[in-house]
Amino acid sequence: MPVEIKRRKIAVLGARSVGKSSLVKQFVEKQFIDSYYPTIERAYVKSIVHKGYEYVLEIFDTAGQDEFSPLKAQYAIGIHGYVLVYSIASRDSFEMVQILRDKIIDYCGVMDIPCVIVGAKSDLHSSRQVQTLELEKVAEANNAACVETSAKDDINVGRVFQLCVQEIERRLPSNQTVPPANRCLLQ
Ligand SMILES: Nc1nc2c(ncn2[C@@H]2O[C@H](COP(=O)(O)OP(=O)(O)OP(=O)(O)O)[C@@H](O)[C@H]2O)c(=O)[nH]1
Repeated sequence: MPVEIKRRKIAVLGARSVGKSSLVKQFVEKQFIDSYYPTIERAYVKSIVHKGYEYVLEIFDTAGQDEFSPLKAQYAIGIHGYVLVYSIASRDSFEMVQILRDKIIDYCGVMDIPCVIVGAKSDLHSSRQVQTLELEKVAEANNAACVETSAKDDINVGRVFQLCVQEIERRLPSNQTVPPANRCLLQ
């Protein structure tokens, strides 16, 4: 019998310059670039093994959002899981995480989404504005996984995507192998 390939679509969202592209590039291409080039939008593909199964991840790196940015349809429809990124050195970017999650929930007309909240740039110890405990509390309140990462030092980068797959899979009934991608009620 052919082995089923599990394909999962993941959107990476967050405020500007929090380190979304650096996180994805470190994960997919194993490189870190110090300079800042604002992202337009880019998709990456990478396979991982999670609990003995191979997953092909399609990862959408998105342009930085602010509270007034409308959520684009392609970041809500057809997405299985979300990586919501802030920088540990920016409280404003941490507050954007809740705003973004609420926007996704509203847009998709659901109560819950598979989601990992990521405190990026964990190497910036002396500029820290958001404590790890605050991250854990917000994650718990939103039924999400959480982790702090440094794309620069390659810390916990792979873990983000393992956690995202875990969040997607743990919402699946045991007899279902393909998760429903978020569908917008307004279509
Ligand atoms: N110290 C440190 N700097 C980082 C880290 N990750 C990213 N940066 C830097 O932060 C800046 C912004 O990083 P990006 O990855 O482009 O951020 P982004 O969230 O994709 O930005 P937008 O495209 O505007 O949304 C760049 O100068 C990166 O080098 C990190 O883990 N540690």
